[in-house]
Amino acid sequence: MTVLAASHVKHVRSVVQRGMQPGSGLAGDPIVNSWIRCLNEYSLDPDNCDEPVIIGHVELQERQARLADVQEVAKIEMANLYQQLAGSGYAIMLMDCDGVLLNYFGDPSFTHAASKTGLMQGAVWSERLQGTNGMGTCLVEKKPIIVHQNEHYLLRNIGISCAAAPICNHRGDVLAVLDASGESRLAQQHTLALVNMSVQMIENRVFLQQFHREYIVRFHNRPEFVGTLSEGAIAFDSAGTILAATRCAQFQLGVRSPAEIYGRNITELFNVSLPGLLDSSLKKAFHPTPIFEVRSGARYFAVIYPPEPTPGASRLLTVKHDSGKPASTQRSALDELHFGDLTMLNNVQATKRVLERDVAIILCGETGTGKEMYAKATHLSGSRSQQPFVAINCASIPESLIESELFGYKSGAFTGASKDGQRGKIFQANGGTLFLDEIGDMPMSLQARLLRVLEEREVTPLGADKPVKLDIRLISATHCDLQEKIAQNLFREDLYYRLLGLTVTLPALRERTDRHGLIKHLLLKEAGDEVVEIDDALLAVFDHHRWPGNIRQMRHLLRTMIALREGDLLTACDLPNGFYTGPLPTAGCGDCAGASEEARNPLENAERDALIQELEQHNWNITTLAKQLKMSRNTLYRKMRRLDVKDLDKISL
Ligand SMILES: Nc1ncnc2c1ncn2[C@@H]1O[C@H](COP(=O)(O)OP(=O)(O)OP(=O)(O)O)[C@@H](O)[C@H]1O
Repeated sequence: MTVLAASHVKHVRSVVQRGMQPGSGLAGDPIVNSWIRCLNEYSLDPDNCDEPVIIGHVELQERQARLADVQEVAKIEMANLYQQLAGSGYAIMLMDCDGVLLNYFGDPSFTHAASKTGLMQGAVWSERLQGTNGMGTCLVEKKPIIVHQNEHYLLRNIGISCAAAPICNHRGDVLAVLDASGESRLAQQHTLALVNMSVQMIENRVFLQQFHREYIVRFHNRPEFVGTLSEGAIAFDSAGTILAATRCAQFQLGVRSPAEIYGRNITELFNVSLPGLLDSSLKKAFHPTPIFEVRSGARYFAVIYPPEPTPGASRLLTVKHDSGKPASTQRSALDELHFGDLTMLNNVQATKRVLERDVAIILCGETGTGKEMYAKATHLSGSRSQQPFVAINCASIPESLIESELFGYKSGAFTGASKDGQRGKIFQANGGTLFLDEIGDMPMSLQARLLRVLEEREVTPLGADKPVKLDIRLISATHCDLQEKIAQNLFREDLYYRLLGLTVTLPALRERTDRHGLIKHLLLKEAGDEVVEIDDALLAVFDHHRWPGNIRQMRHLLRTMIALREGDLLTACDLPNGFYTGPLPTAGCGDCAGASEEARNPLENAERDALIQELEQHNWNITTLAKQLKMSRNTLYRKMRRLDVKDLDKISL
């Protein structure tokens, strides 16, 4: 036994002995309790060197399938967490409630060490087999924990530091554990804080997905926090009975155990009934409305979302509109825009509620997230679908022409004007929908005119003397922050409030949890009559891409891949050159390996030679070279991967 081994074993034994003595002050310490279990219950030797047990591929797949709901959401959060910790040598892992490691996202600098320790997919990291460790001990303790270096029970694990937190369902049962492990020499409290946030995100999303066929009330004591990570969510059946509540909901309501509220009626908890809250949510176009807790009188702000329609069911909601007609729940053009993403689902549900009302809609989102498509789908889903849909891009028309484009002119209104005159776009949209894209770029002078048109509901074409009555649904879109523009005096506040009815924020492609469904849908559309499929490994590669151009970029990429493909199953090999030059690291993805020498072009070969030369000059020290090249370590790793530079033995941090 080495000196280190002997001293670790001695230390463990003496702490266990002291910990078991009453009044030692060690009782209650989760690490000491775990060491006591390891020695006395599991009869583990601290210097046991057995490799972790690795389960077979079939069993792994079965376990992954059993936890599919959690996994689907967790994978996205793991990628987010990985990005936040990228470059600090961490691996992010998900284990099931038996301690089996289901998913692994590894920082390249840690993966090498991790595989030596046995941190890999399929490995069993239960406390019984692996002694005190982040994932295994978290499962036993059922609460977040840091197990830092020599707090590990087994000598073979003392090189790693783990931060782990349990993922629970609404009853408090542990479903899985999320863990971030690395070789950090410091116990990272902030890593545990990030892991906890990811867990909260996963729990909330799993909850919303699980209860999407019920009424969901989302609330917080500050209105701007509804829809954020810290909101509470409660699921109700149609009679208003509480079925389930998230951890945050229980925390905000000061509930110690879910049993305290499950089975009770909404009226016993809040001063509202289900139809009452539904009505005020509808009236306020799904902006939070105040409600009060019956017991304490505490004020919260809440929004209620009705059940998602069951596929195939022609009519599910019985909510009445003011008009007295039941809300249509038939599949509409809006429903075609999402494939299960909750943000999109909420967007669509909210939009459907205002379809037949005079509520303006503002669409926000990055370029290519589908704002125009959403506007068209909104138009097609309502009773104006047979009327014109007129789109105008306020950023692409020269300022001098916007006025005539929008408002039109009479014959001979100005020099060069057509002698027949022109009906402006606003007038062309009469009876239908006017879509004002990039509204933030509309010149100030025209904003005043537009405001007047919207207020007065009539338009006077340039040079005409009589105004024309208007009936339009207005949808505007912007990728910029209109509030900021108002602060800079570039956008009129009064116009903003006139445009502001329902704000729909379209998620970026990288944030969408229904990416796979959307990609397959785009593939179907792009492939036309041909049958082209996509393999799972390629979908996984796409999951780790940043998609700065969003759906537009994805659509174009698929179009190119379909054209260049060798067979009818698209794989990572069909990706065009340069795909990996995007800014997101491709965590733990075996398919992302750099191109072979034959596949590289001369420019890439030259870049590779130059990079190797630089690495040699910096003794393969990634940190110093990244600093020298003024890029992040991740960018450097990505570049190395892309150019197939991988001399792992030489690399130092
Ligand atoms: N749900 C969807 N299904 C299929 N294709 C979509 C979907 N959403 C968007 N697209 C496609 O993505 C591309 C970009 O969409 P769109 O022009 O609506 O985005 P945008 O947000 O208005 O972009 P920009 O801000 O650059 O004007 C279009 O080719 C559109 O057909």
